[in-house]
Amino acid sequence: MSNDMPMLDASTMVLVLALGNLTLCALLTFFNHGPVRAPAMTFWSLSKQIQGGAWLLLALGDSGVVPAPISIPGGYALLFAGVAIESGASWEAARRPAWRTPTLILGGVAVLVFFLCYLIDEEGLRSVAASLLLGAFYLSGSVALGWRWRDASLLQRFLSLATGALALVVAARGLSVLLLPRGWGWLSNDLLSQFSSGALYLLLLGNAFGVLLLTRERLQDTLERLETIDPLTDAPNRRGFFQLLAPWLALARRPGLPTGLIVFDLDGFKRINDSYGHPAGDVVLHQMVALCRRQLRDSDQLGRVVGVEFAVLLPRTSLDEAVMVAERIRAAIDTTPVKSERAMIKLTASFGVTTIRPEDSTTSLFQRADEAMQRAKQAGRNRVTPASEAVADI
Ligand SMILES: Nc1nc2c(ncn2[C@@H]2O[C@H](COP(=O)(O)OP(=O)(O)OP(=O)(O)O)[C@@H](O)[C@H]2O)c(=O)[nH]1
Repeated sequence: MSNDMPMLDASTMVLVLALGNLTLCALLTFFNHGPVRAPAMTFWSLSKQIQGGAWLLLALGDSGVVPAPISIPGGYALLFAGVAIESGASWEAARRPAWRTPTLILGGVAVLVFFLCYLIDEEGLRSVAASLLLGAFYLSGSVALGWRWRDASLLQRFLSLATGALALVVAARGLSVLLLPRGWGWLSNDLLSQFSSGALYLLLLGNAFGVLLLTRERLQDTLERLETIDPLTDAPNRRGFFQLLAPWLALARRPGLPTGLIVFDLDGFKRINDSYGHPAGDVVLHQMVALCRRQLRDSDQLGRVVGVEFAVLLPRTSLDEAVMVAERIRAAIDTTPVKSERAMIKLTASFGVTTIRPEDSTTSLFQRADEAMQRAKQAGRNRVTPASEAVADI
């Protein structure tokens, strides 16, 4: 390996890669055992452990501690396995876990191809195969990082492009040895070989910081989402719903079409939890929200206000129309039992309906709708009551 890179000390480079990967894998192992765990992280940590071991074996081979016939095939086999697992972890992080298995199979194929090249030509062909295979796996990781380009953050896009460019530098070395054995002008193969080592080092650094920062970025997104979205039903929570409501409260002070508000509470939900268990109750809530959404227009907003109480915001809707919508939701809940693991569960809900008035605050608006809803409960449940009006017969 040392005669591959005469201008830069190759042994030092291999040692740096070994130490870098081992330090990183130690950090990842401790990070992974902390309270915050990200999917794909375990896989990624394993890949770094294997790569650390691979570079260590190559470094020991370089310094003569381990004989070359063991260190080179062993080191590279581990390296391909590690990089293939890393690429698989990137596909998992890109929410394409199905692509992980083919990546791992390709890792096995890469090891076989490398062994074949090593048996044919211990130096030249082996270097070509190593560069091309490593470049291909890093390129696959780069594609995974940029997979949802439109939704990707700036950091993710940068990482994808940087990984892709560095992967091409690693692969270019193999291509150049194969196609231009004497180099291309001033770009000798020795120089390209050093660029390739530098690229591998930058890939190590870029991946290390990149993955940790990406994990942090994703956790931050999740936390921000949890502030306004209820994870069980995927509907806006109280805070999220009040945020959606704010502009309509402001608009109600100007003349124009009214905005309707429905508040409803599931009847006797405690009994459902007690009879079928809390997890079944969760399933019911999830499916009930999906059922209600099917009764609404795209411009309507359904939110989970608290516990099993929900609200629907109906832009440009009069009280009579809002009562009709509430009645539609009530009938849908009443006539559609929800399927849980153990049983078909029948549900009903009680509704209070109102429209936003110019003087309303969130508190006064919800107080009025809640009072109407309580009247529906007191009148026997499973019914719709408009605010300040008698109980609507059903
Ligand atoms: N499974 C499940 N249950 C919940 C969740 N949130 C609230 N609940 C339960 O829903 C029940 C709501 O009870 P209440 O609204 O007080 O009363 P109820 O039994 O629904 O009866 P009425 O409202 O008087 O018709 C409580 O037992 C809560 O524990 C949840 O996210 N999942």
